[in-house]
Amino acid sequence: MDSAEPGIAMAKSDKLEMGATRGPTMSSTEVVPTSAVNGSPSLSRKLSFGKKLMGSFKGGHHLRKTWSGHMKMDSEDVGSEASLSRASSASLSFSYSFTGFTALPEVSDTAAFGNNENEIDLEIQETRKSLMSEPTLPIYLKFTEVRYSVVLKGITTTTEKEILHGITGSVRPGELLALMGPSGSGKTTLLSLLGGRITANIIQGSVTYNDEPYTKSLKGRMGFVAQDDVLFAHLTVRETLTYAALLRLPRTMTREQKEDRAMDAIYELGLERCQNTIIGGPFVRGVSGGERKRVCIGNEIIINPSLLFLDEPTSGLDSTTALRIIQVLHGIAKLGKTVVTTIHQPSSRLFHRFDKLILLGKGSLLYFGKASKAIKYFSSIGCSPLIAMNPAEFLLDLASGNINDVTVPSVLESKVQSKESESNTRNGKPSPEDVHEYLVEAYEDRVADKQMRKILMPLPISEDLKATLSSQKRDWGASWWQQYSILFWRGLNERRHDYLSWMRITQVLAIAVILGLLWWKSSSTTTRGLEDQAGLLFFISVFWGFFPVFTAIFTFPQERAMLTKERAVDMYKLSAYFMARTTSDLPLDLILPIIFLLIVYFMAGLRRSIEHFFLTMLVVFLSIIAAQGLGLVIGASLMDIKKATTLGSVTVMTFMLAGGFFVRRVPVFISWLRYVSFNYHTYRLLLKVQYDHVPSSLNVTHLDNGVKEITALTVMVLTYRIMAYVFLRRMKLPN
Ligand SMILES: Nc1ncnc2c1ncn2[C@@H]1O[C@H](COP(=O)(O)OP(=O)(O)OP(=O)(O)O)[C@@H](O)[C@H]1O
Repeated sequence: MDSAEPGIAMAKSDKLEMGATRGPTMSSTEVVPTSAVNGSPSLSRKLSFGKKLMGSFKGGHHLRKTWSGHMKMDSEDVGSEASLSRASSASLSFSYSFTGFTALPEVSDTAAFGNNENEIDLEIQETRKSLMSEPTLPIYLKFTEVRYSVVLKGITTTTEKEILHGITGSVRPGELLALMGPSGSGKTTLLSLLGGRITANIIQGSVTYNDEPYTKSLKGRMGFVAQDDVLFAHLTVRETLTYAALLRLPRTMTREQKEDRAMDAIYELGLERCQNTIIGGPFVRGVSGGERKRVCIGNEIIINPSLLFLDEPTSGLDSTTALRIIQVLHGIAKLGKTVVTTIHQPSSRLFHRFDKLILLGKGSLLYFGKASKAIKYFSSIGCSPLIAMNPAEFLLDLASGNINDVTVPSVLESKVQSKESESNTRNGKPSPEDVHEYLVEAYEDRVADKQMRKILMPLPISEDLKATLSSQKRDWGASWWQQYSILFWRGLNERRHDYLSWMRITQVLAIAVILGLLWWKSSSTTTRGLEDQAGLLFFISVFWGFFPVFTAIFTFPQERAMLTKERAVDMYKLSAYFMARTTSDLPLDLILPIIFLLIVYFMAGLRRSIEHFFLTMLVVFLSIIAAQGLGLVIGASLMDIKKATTLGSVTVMTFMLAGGFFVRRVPVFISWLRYVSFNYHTYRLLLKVQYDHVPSSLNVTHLDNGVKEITALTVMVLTYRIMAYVFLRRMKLPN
């Protein structure tokens, strides 16, 4: 394989990579010519053998497994970068050969594909159908001297706080890198930076992916599982993953293939038992914390990313569930993906699953290298546990500066003694600051340069691959109409399960019955009766102006986190989301007034004719859509539920008062308000439908055929929606 020619390998890389991103059904025959290119007749033999076993492409997996036993490793030095680790080699060798990486460990093809491995392959292929086994572009992540600061604005002063003080490290495809450190040490910040989630503020140093800087085209190859990841509470596990698959997988895949992919994720993550359970939230019981975490991971691995970032995937879980999650991540890494995870306090069983480790303390690097060499490194600088300890606990103690159960290095001891003699104090123990300083210096002195040299070595990556990477277009995701329809159905589905929807129906039913009883068989023949009826019509205009504003106000603010998360990975176009979100509310918004009017209209004895009933209904519909628009504008402009509710109440009250029922003689300087009030127009239209000639006792001015009112409401419907969309567009999203 070391004789692989970059140019030829690249040609194949295109083919495989495209296949990998386009779907799971690539046939193994497509791969065979590449093996010939790489000079391995045994490879093609194996692939066709694999084909007999499986209809769909699992050749990558098959090959990877055959390589694993034969890779020659340079695993001795701390955080060795000179070769692929044994673990990573399992998939890398194959993926690299197809994607233009030309430097491979010295392995002869015949050794690599020796017959003795056949039985193992058979077993693997028959027992496991891995979601992520399709080859993807391997991504080598390097970061050097990464510094990150935030600007803190006080009342009078502005200060700059450095959160990361020059972090250097790297992780290869096939490796699982853990970011460890005490709370506040900068793990999440570093992870977000590596995942391209932080672009603001002050960043120094370099972060590269296959020696190239971050570009938006990498988004489709990255999965990012945030610590407090958001999911729809009322969708089931299966629905959640299916919608993610439908939205995120390439449009070249069929719906069935995408649904299969969601099922693969369910099996891969052991979620079969809870696949039909809703996710749940603060008010509804759903899946357990561990299952929820796995769904979040499923949402990301469904796209088979090359690079997977996870923030605290095990927090709050029992050690067995945590181990299960880390095993899944370990398995994913072994399939040739690059996995980076932050972790708070892993058990020793978990710790041993990590390939590489970054230990942070107060934003500084205390260790970067192989996880298995960490304890050895710290004992080499004089810090060893005094009692039997979980390695992770020991490392966290050190990173926090707590050395109660740790040997004190002689250098540090003498430093403390000289400090104490200078200041004439006597404590005898190094302070956490002393320990931190010592560890940072020790790493700088002994390891930093060595690691930096390795990281700075250019990647054995062909120019062709680089060119392809920079020109690669994203063919991910669904078309606009598909996005719209998926989001529309997802919205409907979410609200179908939402008990608030049922509450709204109950609420409307109750109010309708109360109104019907209060205005029971009202008559318009007397002035008193007429005024009563007008009061009812005004109430209807207010109720159907008020109600939709307050349901629509929450639409965007409560989905803000989800919108941010999904838009961060370009899951859909904002316009598709906007249209789907606003229209998926309509069915319920339109069913409610029908129920309402069916009860009130006839109980209150309003004008008895189908025509007038339907005209009343149409007026109410128009009012609802206009009011909904206002709610969307307020929600989208503030994106904060509390602020939006406050502004909403003030606006709606003002519109209601300007509507002309309560105050008949509105002062001129404020009378213009009535023209932007949908209550005003709705009330006038309702009167017009009920009375051919609106009685003068109602004091309603210039009401002719109602065209002006209808036009005003239609203009509001459109204007409010455009405004809401513009506000939503302005919302700041991660890069
Ligand atoms: N935007 C910001 N403004 C001010 N301080 C910040 C900002 N982002 C991070 N910090 C600070 O930087 C430090 C590191 O934060 P970070 O969230 O990365 O820590 P962590 O190691 O992930 O902690 P934990 O384990 O508790 O999640 C903390 O002290 C935090 O308060």
